Amino acid sequence: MKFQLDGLDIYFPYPHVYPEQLSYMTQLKKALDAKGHVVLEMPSGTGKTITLLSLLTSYLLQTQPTVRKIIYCTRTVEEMEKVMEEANILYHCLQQERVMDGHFLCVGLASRKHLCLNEQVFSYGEGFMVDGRCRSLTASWIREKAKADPSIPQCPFYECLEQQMDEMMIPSGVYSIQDWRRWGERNGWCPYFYARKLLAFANLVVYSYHYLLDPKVSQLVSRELPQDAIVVFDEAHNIDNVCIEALSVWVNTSTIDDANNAAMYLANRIASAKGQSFAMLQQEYQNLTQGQTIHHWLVSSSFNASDWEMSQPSIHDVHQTLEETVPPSIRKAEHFIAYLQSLIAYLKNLLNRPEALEMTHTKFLQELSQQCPVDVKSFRFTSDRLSSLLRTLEIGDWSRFRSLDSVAELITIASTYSSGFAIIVEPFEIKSHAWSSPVLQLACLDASLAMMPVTRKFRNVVITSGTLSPLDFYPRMLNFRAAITASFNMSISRRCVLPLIIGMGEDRVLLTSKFNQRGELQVPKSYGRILIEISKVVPDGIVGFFPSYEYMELALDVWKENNLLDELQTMKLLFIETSDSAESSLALRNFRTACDIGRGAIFLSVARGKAAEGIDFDHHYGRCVVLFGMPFQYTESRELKARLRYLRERFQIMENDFLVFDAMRQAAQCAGRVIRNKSDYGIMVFADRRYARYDKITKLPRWILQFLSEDQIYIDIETALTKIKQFLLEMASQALVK
Ligand SMILES: Nc1ncnc2c1ncn2[C@@H]1O[C@H](COP(=O)(O)OP(=O)(O)OP(=O)(O)O)[C@@H](O)[C@H]1O
Ligand code: SF4
Repeated sequence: MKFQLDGLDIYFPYPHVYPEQLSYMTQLKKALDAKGHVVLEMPSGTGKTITLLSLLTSYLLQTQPTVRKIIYCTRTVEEMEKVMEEANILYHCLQQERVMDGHFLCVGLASRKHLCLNEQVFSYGEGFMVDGRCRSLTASWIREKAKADPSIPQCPFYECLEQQMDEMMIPSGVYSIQDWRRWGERNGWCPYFYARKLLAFANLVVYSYHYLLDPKVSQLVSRELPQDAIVVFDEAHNIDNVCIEALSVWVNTSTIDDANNAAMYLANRIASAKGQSFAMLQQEYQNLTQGQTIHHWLVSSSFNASDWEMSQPSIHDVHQTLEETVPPSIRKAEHFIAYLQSLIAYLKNLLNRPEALEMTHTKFLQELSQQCPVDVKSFRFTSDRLSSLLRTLEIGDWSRFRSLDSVAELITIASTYSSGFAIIVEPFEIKSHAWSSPVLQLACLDASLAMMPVTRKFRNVVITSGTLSPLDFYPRMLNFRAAITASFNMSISRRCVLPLIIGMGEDRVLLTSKFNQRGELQVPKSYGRILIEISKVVPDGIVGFFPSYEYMELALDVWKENNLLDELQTMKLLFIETSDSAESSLALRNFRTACDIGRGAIFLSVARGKAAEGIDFDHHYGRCVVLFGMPFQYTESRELKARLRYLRERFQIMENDFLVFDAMRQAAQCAGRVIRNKSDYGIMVFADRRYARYDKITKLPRWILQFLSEDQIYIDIETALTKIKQFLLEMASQALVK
């Protein structure tokens, strides 16, 4: 269908548009007109994806006929495929309406792990192995040598693509991962490199957050995107954590050992280099001495898309680094290796300390400079200098240098930024105080560092999710100005959500998962009784979320000791998410089967886990969600403490405000799992008295608050059960009327 919104024709593929979709489009259009960024919270399952695609496409078709580029970032491949399905529906609508004057291309891009067609390479499974094997077949010098020596293996899909690339025409349409694989199989081309190539011509690009936020990947894939492209981050409630992860580096003792072996291997290769290799090393040294930049050197000869990855810089403002000449102390390959070895020895010393350590990254660099035989300026060049050396030695498969690369990346990032980082060494796993492998972390504390290149480059960045409250937090943490922030109610023809805050359990036990009160086993016991009572009245699927695996284990032990587990299983089958993803996927499949056959089941999981983030418990799979406690982060963690300190000093965000914000966004995310579309309905039980407090409750999204009346707050289990029964009766009678 087609309708007018503020003077713009909107092409929408469904016969009706929901009121919240209209409100969303109105605000989004205002932000586009204002050429500003926007933060929008939309109730779960009310069609956010199609609303975004429809408004943005209609807008670009009419206002920017020459640019027309939307970059839609999702967190997972599954989410990406869902977006592609909606894009396909929209594409057919646009075709029917005959609004496209020419080509319209939607490209979904994922890593080689998903797109590679070469069975031998694909069979390596792990992403970095697949990447490494692919590069060893496609690097320019390997292909060059293969011309003279046919025994050198190449990838037929890459070769075919290279030969036919210029004649290729791809029809308009939407190309998901599966479409690319089919397309590649039919034509004998590599879908990965083909999809990457087509990014430049695509009107709609759908890929993972990392392609924009991780500086290593964004330099490689997204650097040519035009500034007037519109960028969307969907499901962005954890975007700050993605940013932080992108610039953090972890090394443990096995990383150090691997890095050391790799450095020794390189030292031997350099020492024994003869003939062509020796000449290449000499050439590299001369080029660097004569003032040639690394960038220039790397791209100097017959460079291809595969080689780019080997020159990938590790930081976003690397352009500056690349344009500078390499400091003399690391120009010679053997000097550079000696420097790497002293760097590894220094990190090893830090890891071997018996006690924990936290220091600013500037202090770390100062100490390091006293141990390493190079000038401080060299630190920033470490990653690029390593890339150059591996390229010079014609090493195609980088997978065996992964640990060395991590060490180089750590030092490069630490020396690039003046603030926003800490060095943290944990000699053991701090929650349990159990001895395990020590870990050294370069912890990024400032999410805005990874986000800034995006918000500065692109005029319109859309941050959106079902759970973003309080909305002003995101612009503050990510350091950008939002032209519009808005949250929308759910339009209702019926009450489809029943939120309940239970403050007291059996025997009027005050419910709380507070860390320092976890010794009081009455609370987990009460949680068990609550689940049993709810299971008696709620049909089909129930999903329970704990703040952590440790707390879930504690509760299960208490339930077992008190025979609550047996009682529970007389009503429903019980499935549990663990940290093992294969085991959890099986549990989830069995849970769904139990719901399908009408037996009903319970799935127990943790906030921030896979089920909380990416699994839909729609319709009979999730009639009720129970939050056992509040999902606060583990506040004794050094990393969290350092981040809290930084947020206070840099952004004036108080510790408690951040912790509450974070716990409430996770809680809302868990609760939202049971409402996945407009025909769905579900009960949300917040079982912790702290949810009733003003500072917590007000941080729930509007679309949950709109269903939360006074008499649903701080109630006991009996009152809750009465309300649940009433609600289920209402839902059943409405279904009968229909
Ligand atoms: N106006 C509409 N009429 C009919 N169906 C719609 C309409 N809008 C969206 N839908 C459908 O509703 C379903 C839910 O949409 P979608 O997954 O985009 O929701 P969402 O808001 O992104 O949810 P979440 O943010 O929780 O993932 C999809 O199957 C979509 O095709
Ligand atoms: S070129 Fe493509 S098909 Fe060949 S190994 Fe690499 S990713 Fe796989």
